[in-house]
Amino acid sequence: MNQTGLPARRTAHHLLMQITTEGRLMAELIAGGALARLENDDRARAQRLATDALRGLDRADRMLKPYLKKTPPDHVMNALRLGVIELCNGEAAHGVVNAYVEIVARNKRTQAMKGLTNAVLRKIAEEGPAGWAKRAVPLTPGWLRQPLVAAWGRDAVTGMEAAHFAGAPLDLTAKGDANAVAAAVGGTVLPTGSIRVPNAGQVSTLAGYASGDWWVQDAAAAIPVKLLGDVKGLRVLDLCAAPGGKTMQLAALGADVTAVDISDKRMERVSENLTRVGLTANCVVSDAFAYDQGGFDAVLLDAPCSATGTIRRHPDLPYAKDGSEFGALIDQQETLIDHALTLLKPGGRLVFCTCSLLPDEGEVQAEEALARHEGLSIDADALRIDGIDPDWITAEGGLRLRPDFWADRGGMDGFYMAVMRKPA
Ligand SMILES: C[S@@+](CC[C@H](N)C(=O)[O-])C[C@H]1O[C@@H](n2cnc3c(N)ncnc32)[C@H](O)[C@@H]1O
Repeated sequence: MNQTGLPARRTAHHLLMQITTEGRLMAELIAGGALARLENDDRARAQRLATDALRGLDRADRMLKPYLKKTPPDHVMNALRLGVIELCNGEAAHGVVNAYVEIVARNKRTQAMKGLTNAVLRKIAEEGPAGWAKRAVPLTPGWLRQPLVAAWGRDAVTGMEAAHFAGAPLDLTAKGDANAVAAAVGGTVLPTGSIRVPNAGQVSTLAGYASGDWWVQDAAAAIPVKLLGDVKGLRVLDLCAAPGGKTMQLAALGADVTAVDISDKRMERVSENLTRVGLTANCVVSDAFAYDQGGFDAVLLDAPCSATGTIRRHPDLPYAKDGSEFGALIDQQETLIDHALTLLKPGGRLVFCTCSLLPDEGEVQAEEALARHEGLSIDADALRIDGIDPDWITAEGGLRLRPDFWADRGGMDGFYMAVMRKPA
């Protein structure tokens, strides 16, 4: 690791700039090589710094406000945010202040603000972790907070924000015996059968990774497949499959699985994941709309969506996005449901799900599908599985999961799912 910490800090600053001003997602920046020039330890440090800054961004801004007469340019503001995060994590003030003053000074357009950066960060250093701790939980940006409050109410959104700020523990799905995996990795088995591992560290060093005894999958994301019950020997189509968490679940349960995804790169991940855990599926790279081999007993449609249910793990999302792309996703979900139904045999079941907190991508899609398709029904009995709280069941017979649920256990991703049955 570089002793000055500057390479990691500059990279964290670059990530923040790209996310907050260019609307880029952290995963896409990292896939594009944003961390590539750093040593291993610095990579982890840069990513952790940027992630912490995004999780705490609203709180950092509130801490900075009294010391700023007006909001400085983004380059300076993001340096200050990172400085706040580090100082309030208890890092030594001297190194932190010097590093962010240097980042501001290196940019011609902001170099005149290095004195301001120095002065403000020294004030923040005086407040330190105690000043941080007395501020309220960071609020979600308004463009997303407003529809969430309209859908779930202010108290629920406050609970979601606490979950987003806390981040997500590591959840695993066992290929076989969940209790054995929990014992091996030092985790606990959740009421729905997933394994939760506190303070997990590096995933590939956990017991059973190399032998493929489990895969990483949030507890909420593991539920849609469980709603299909016993799938042994059934022909099941996983229509938007990559990276393959649900494909692996289905294959582990003995289904004859066809996994379809539009992205060849992402489908490679499905194949790699299947190989690691010693399972098989028929992997097809195709646009779901072009896939027309029907007659399936069940189709799982984990449709592309806003991914607003995954903010605990992707705190960049509310800052990279502004909701303007969501209308197209909602339209696509509707047409994907219609197409998925054509691929089912009579009486077959469609599990529709999205990792979204927005009813337009969940409850409303299910209600509208029922209105569009005569004879289509929702099988609410399918929700009677271990660990499902009856309060999570929605009026139309779907399941609404939220990050503020299981607060005492460490939360869960936001998800919607419903089992629809095609008429026989
Ligand atoms: C929410 S992710 C699926 C996650 C996956 N089911 C799992 O559990 O690991 C949505 C996937 O849909 C794929 N996708 C997007 N548009 C598609 C389309 N028109 N046809 C097929 N796949 C599509 C994306 O490449 C992405 O991998």
